[in-house]
Amino acid sequence: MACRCGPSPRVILPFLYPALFSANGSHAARVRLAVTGARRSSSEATSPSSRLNPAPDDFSQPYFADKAKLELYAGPGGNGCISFRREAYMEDGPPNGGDGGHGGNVYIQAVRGENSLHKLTRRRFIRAGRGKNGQGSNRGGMRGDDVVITVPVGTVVTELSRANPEQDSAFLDSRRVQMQETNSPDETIEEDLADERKRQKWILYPGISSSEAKKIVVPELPTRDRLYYQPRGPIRLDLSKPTPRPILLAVGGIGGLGNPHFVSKERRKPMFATKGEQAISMQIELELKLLADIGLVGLPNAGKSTLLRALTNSRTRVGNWAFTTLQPNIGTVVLDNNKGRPILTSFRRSDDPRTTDLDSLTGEPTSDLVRRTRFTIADIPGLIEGAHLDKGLGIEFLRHVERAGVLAFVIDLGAGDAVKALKALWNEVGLYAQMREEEERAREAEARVDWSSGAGTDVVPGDYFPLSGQILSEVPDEPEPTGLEIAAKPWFVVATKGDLPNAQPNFKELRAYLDAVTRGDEPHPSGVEGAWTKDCTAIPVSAINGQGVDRIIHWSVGLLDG
Ligand SMILES: Nc1nc2c(ncn2[C@@H]2O[C@H](COP(=O)(O)OP(=O)(O)OP(=O)(O)O)[C@@H](O)[C@H]2O)c(=O)[nH]1
Ligand SMILES: [Mg+2]
Repeated sequence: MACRCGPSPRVILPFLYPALFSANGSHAARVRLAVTGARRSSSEATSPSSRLNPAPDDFSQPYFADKAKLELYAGPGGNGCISFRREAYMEDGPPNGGDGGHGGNVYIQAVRGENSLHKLTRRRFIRAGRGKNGQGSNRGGMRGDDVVITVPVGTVVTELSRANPEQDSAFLDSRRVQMQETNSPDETIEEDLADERKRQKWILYPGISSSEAKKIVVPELPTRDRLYYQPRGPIRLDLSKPTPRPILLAVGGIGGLGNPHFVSKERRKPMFATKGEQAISMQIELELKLLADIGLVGLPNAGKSTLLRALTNSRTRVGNWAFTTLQPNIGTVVLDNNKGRPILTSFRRSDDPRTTDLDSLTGEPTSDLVRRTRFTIADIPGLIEGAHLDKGLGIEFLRHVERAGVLAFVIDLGAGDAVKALKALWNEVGLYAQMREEEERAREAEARVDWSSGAGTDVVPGDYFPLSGQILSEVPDEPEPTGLEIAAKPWFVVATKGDLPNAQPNFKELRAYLDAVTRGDEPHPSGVEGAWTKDCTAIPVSAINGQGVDRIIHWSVGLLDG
C-alpha cells in the first residue's frame, strides 16, 4: 500500500527554507532553528552575503504571466423608447420616445512600462458597457462605456472564436423545428419565420393587448449608419510597438430607435420602437514575447541571473541549483547615470520597436537617431539538451529572447567543455527557430483559407487598424523558412565563472573556436547557412566578483548600434 504520510521534513525543508540549509552552521543547529521557529533573520543564519552572491532568499519575484485568454463582450445597444407627450390639457400628445444609446466597444492598446499579462489572467471576462434605453421627452440613452485593454508591448493577440447574436440562427432554427412538428406547410413556415425574425427587432407598447399586438404591422427596419464597423476575423495583431491609439476589437451594438422615427401620414401614433442591437462577443488569446535588447541564453546554473545582477539593479533569484529561475526577468542597464557606470555614447534608431519614443500627438517616432540612455537584458530559465522535446522547462521561454536584438550565450567555464556547451545551446535555439517558423507558416496557411472562404462575415469598409502593418493575417507571402530568424542576430559569448580553476584552458579553446567561426574555418554553431559570424567573441567574466562585466556593456552597445 502506498505510504500515507507526507515526505520527510528533511527532504522538503531545504526547498522551503533554503537559508536554513546554507553552507554555514551545523545541521543540528539549522534543524533546531526550524523546529523551534526561532525568529532570526535569514541573514543572521548565513554567511555575510553580497549583492552578487546573495543568500538564496534574497530576491524579489514580481508577478509574471506571459499568456492569457480573455472573453470579450462588446456592449449591447439600449432599446428605443415608446412614449407620447402627456401634459395638462394635452392628453393625447405626439410620440416623444428617445433613442437607445450605443453599446461600448472593446479596444486593445500596447503600452510601455508593463512587462506582464498577470493582471489580465485574473480578469478573464471583459465587458463593455450597455447602452442605456431611450426615455420619454425625447431623451436619448447614454452610450455604454468603452473598455481599453492595456497590454505590454510585444503582445500577440489571436482571435480564437467569435459569436454574433445578430447573425446567429440558433433561435430561428429552434422555431423552425417547433413549427415543423405542428405539420405546417413549408412555405408558411418560412413566411412565419421571416415575420418572427422581423418582430424580434421590435418592441411593442407594453399596454396593448395581444390581439392588438398581432394587428400591428411594423414597417421595414430602417438602414442605419454606423460610426464603427466590426473588424473582420480572425483578428491577429502583433503589438510589437506602442500603439498611440487603441485598436478596435469588438464593436458595441447600435441603439434602438424611439417611436417618433416611425411617424407617417397613415401612422400618427406608432406603438413600437426598435430594440438595441445585440453585441458581438469573442474569445482572444494573448501571448507576450518580451522585447529586450539583449537576451541571455545558457544552461541551468551557468550564472545568468548573477550576471544580470552584476549588470543591472535586478534582484532576481540566484541559487546553486538548476532551474533557480522559473520565469523571465528583465533588467535595465543605465548608461549615463554617472554613478560609476561607464558613460557610453550610444545611438539607436528611433524606429527600433524596443525603444521607440512616439510623439504623444501624432504617434510618429520623434526623430531618426536618438541617444541611447539605457538598454534592457532578459534572463530566462536555463535550457538543457533536448529542451525542444520539452525536457527541463522546455523551450517555451525562448520566445522571450526570440525578439531580442542581440543574444548573449552565458557559458560556465567551470562546467566542462565550453565549445560543446555553446554548440548544444545553439542547437536548441536553432530547433526552436525552425519550430516557430513552421508554426508561423501553418498559421499563415490557415488564415489564408479562412479569408478566402469568407470567414469574416462582417462589413469592413476601410482600415480600422491605426497601424495597418500590424495585421499579420494580411501578409500575403512568407519567404521559405531558413532558420535565419534567430541565427541572423548578432551574438556573443559571456564566459562566466572565470575565477574557477581550469577556467583558463577552457576559455582559450572557446576563443580559438570562435576565432575560427569568425574566419569562416568553422561553421556557425547552429549549422545554419548565412548566419551571423561577423565578429564572434567571448568575454571572460567573474560575475560573482563583478569583474569584466563592463566589457559586456561596451560590447552589447557596439552590437546594438550595429
Ligand atoms: N565562482 C563563481 N560562481 C558563480 C559565478 N556566477 C555565478 N556563480 C554561482 O553559480 C550559481 C548559479 O548562479 P545563477 O546565477 O543562479 O545561475 P543561473 O544560470 O541563473 O541558473 P538557473 O536560473 O537555474 O538557470 C550560484 O551559486 C552563483 O553564486 C562566478 O562568476 N563565479
Ligand atoms: Mg537564473
